[in-house]
Amino acid sequence: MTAETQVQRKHTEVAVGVLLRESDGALLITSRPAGKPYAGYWEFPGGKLEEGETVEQALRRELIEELGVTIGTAHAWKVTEHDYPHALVRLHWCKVMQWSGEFEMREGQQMAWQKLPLDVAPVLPGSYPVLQWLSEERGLLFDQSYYEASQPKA
Ligand SMILES: Nc1nc2c([nH]c(=O)n2[C@H]2C[C@H](O)[C@@H](COP(=O)(O)OP(=O)(O)OP(=O)(O)O)O2)c(=O)[nH]1
Repeated sequence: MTAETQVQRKHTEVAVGVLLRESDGALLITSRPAGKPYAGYWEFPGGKLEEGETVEQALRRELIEELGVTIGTAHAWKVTEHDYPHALVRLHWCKVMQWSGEFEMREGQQMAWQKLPLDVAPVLPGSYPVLQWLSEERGLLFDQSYYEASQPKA
């Protein structure tokens, strides 16, 4: 990439939800639908902010669109960045403890309620920091090489 394109590179703002199941603390993970960059990778549900939206509004809209559920409060938690070949993303992570409606995979994706470490793979690399923080909160060791080992070889 030239210095000029580097300067022009804008962040893509993304709202991401960590849905926590009250009964056992499991996390909701979904697979990326066909046709998107990193199709088939596992991620936390969410998507890009649209013009004029707050993070919470974007997350609520995305979860209705993708999963058919309406979230309660989105608790702002962390902000991370990740530089992918397709985009420089700024990820606004929120914890969500309440939602209503039945889960419905509206984009043909898959969902899984997971404990840590996750047993689905591969996982989007931009999500590793959050897996680390969630592990630390639970007093669990985080081993990034466990997740990197299941990344497809370049
Ligand atoms: N949803 C989500 N996106 C993530 C995570 N980790 C991570 O690096 N990302 C990145 C991947 C994408 O570059 C970006 C999300 O964009 P997206 O293409 O999924 O968003 P979208 O649903 O609004 O997509 P679109 O079809 O409207 O273009 O954030 C994650 O855990 N969840």
